[in-house]
Amino acid sequence: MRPYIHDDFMLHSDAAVRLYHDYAAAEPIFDYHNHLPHAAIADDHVFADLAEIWLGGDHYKWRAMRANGVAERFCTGDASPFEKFEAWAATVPQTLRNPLYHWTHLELKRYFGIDTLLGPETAREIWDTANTQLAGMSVQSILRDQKVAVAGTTDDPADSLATHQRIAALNLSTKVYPTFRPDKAYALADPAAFNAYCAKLGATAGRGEIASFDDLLAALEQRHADFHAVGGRLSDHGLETALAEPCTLAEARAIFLKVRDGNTPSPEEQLGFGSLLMLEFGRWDAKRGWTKQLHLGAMRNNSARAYLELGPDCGFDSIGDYRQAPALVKYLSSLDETGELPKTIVYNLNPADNYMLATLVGNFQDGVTAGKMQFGSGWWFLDQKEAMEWQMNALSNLGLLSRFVGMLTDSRSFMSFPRHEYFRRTLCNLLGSEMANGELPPDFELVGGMVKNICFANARNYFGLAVDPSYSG
Ligand SMILES: O=C[C@H](O)[C@@H](O)[C@@H](O)[C@H](O)C(=O)O
Repeated sequence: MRPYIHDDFMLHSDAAVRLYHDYAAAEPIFDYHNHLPHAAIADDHVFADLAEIWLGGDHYKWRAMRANGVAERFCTGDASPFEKFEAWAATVPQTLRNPLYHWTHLELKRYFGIDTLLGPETAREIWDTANTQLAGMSVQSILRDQKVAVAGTTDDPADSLATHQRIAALNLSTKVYPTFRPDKAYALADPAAFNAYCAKLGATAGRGEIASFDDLLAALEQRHADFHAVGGRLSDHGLETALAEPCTLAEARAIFLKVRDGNTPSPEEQLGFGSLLMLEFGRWDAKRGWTKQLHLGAMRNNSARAYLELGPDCGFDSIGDYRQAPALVKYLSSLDETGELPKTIVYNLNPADNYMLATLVGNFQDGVTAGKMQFGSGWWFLDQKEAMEWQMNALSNLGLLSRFVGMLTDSRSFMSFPRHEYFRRTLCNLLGSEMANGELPPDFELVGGMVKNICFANARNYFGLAVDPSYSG
């Protein structure tokens, strides 16, 4: 019997099969945005078992388990690794039609050659088979075997870059770069946390105390330059909406001092402070030829109880229904006006905003850099077949799919790289069906060439991140 994950999985036409196998499958992976723990790369960590590599940090799985009635102890709690795995295995058959079902079996197949469907009866057998193989795998061997040319981690400017320097010195074929994500530099709602953050940033930047807004700016810009020096070329911001409230330097200075004294600024002041910083960040990105990523629209930490018990990023976030267009236009236009708009990728969490965003970014293309403004690939809850098709359809109809820099995992797990395969199959299936019905020409060099570019070359050319010659394509 044909295994569930077979060569032509998700490819529903001969054209799709040919596109995938001849143009997509062999392309290396350019994972320009993820949340991988970089210390595990530097240390070439070997995972103790399938629970550690697969369940730790994976809030998608925890969410599904909770929805299946599994107690917290087996998600984020103190149950043993095998108990957690068993709870996950019992959940998997209940995830039919959720992307987790596809990812799970793709991952088992690609990492361990396992064709058996995961469920309560097969849990033990799969656990044993995978664990035996995991003992002989290390993080660096995984990156090599999965043909990961680039991994872009997510880093706070207050964090040290020592691990990244260690990784660079290893000269791996996978190049690992930090991404500048300064969300905490404008999180003023909790003055104590902000002041602690300033102390940490001042120490990391080697500038001593941050006693003024000007000190804060100087320390952040220095970290931006430090990130550049280790090869970083991307920034990232997780925001409900873009920040674009007017705020003068004098106002920002006064707001800083207010927080410094332990007082919480008004919501307007917080917005203004963040807006001013965002303009600065945009200018630095433009000046150094970086790409700015804006992840817009997540409504986070919605269960007060769970937030108190577990903290952020544990699976209690959802799609927000914020109004995105006005502030985003204002922000991009302010930078554009002075010629300081960097290459930008806007990721959207609410699919209702797809058409709005795909047209909005089009206003800022500059006629110089092809694909400068990107409508980013399906993010988080939209990182699944249906929503990836929505995103690619909106982009095709309102912009240039051919210039799309493609997929990223956004993951915290070293087992997530097959999500690129999942995306590629979805892309080839979409295009293949239109070749089959005659809406796209039967020209494999033309359509396949675009597929190849979206899988790798577009990202390689766009970001300006150095790639090992073995992956230069
Ligand atoms: O895919 C989902 C993610 O890993 C999600 O947890 C992140 O996108 C994260 O919240 C972030 O803010 O960058």
